[in-house]
Amino acid sequence: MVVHGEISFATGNQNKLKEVVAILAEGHPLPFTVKAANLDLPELQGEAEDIAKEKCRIAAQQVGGAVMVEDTSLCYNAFKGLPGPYCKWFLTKLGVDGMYKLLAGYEDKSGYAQCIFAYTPGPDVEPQLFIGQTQGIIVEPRGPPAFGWDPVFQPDGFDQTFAEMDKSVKNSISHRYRALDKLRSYLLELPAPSATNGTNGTPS
Ligand SMILES: O=c1[nH]c(=O)c2ncn([C@@H]3O[C@H](COP(=O)(O)OP(=O)(O)OP(=O)(O)O)[C@@H](O)[C@H]3O)c2[nH]1
Ligand SMILES: [Mg+2]
Repeated sequence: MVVHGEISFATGNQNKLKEVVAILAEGHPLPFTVKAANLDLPELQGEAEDIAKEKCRIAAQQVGGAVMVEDTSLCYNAFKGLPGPYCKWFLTKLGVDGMYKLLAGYEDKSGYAQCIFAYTPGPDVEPQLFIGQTQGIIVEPRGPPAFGWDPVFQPDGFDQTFAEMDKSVKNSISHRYRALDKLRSYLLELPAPSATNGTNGTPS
């Protein structure tokens, strides 16, 4: 595999970083070395795609180079996709139990977890988006409360929540895995850097 250089993964969320590192280590490497950039990125409002793009532009300006960011949504079908990108505030204010109780008056408990990776090779280049979704249902919290709303999300085809299942299982079916896999395919198709173009790529 041709290594093109370095991408900073800008996030303030250590659990996201751990999962991305684990997914890349489990046989899904990127043709870049990935460096963590612990940035406190703004919580923007709007559609999830626009949020991810703008977050990426801001991060690229701060880092001054190639950057990837991601924005995660938890979407309830009964609420036409909300809380969506605002799940962080819902979770902070209501707790994981409240994330389930929100749906008390609704028969439809279905929803999906969505992750949008945005990548740009540098500031002033329009970010590219890579979207991954995992369908499931919202259940009463089960499993350790180690990461966000994992205890209330049970992916379709499984009888365990994200929080109960082995990390390696979550990382093989998750919204994050699916989005990262698309970003990976995109990066693998980039033209190989030449030996003299000033990048630290290795010629093939
Ligand atoms: O149970 C979970 N399983 C996951 O797989 C997952 N991924 C993200 N989250 C949570 O959903 C909100 C997204 O907000 P978010 O995308 O803005 O993240 P963030 O602000 O924590 O980090 P970042 O924006 O610096 O990258 C935050 O509360 C995250 O903790 C998850 N919870
Ligand atoms: Mg955020």
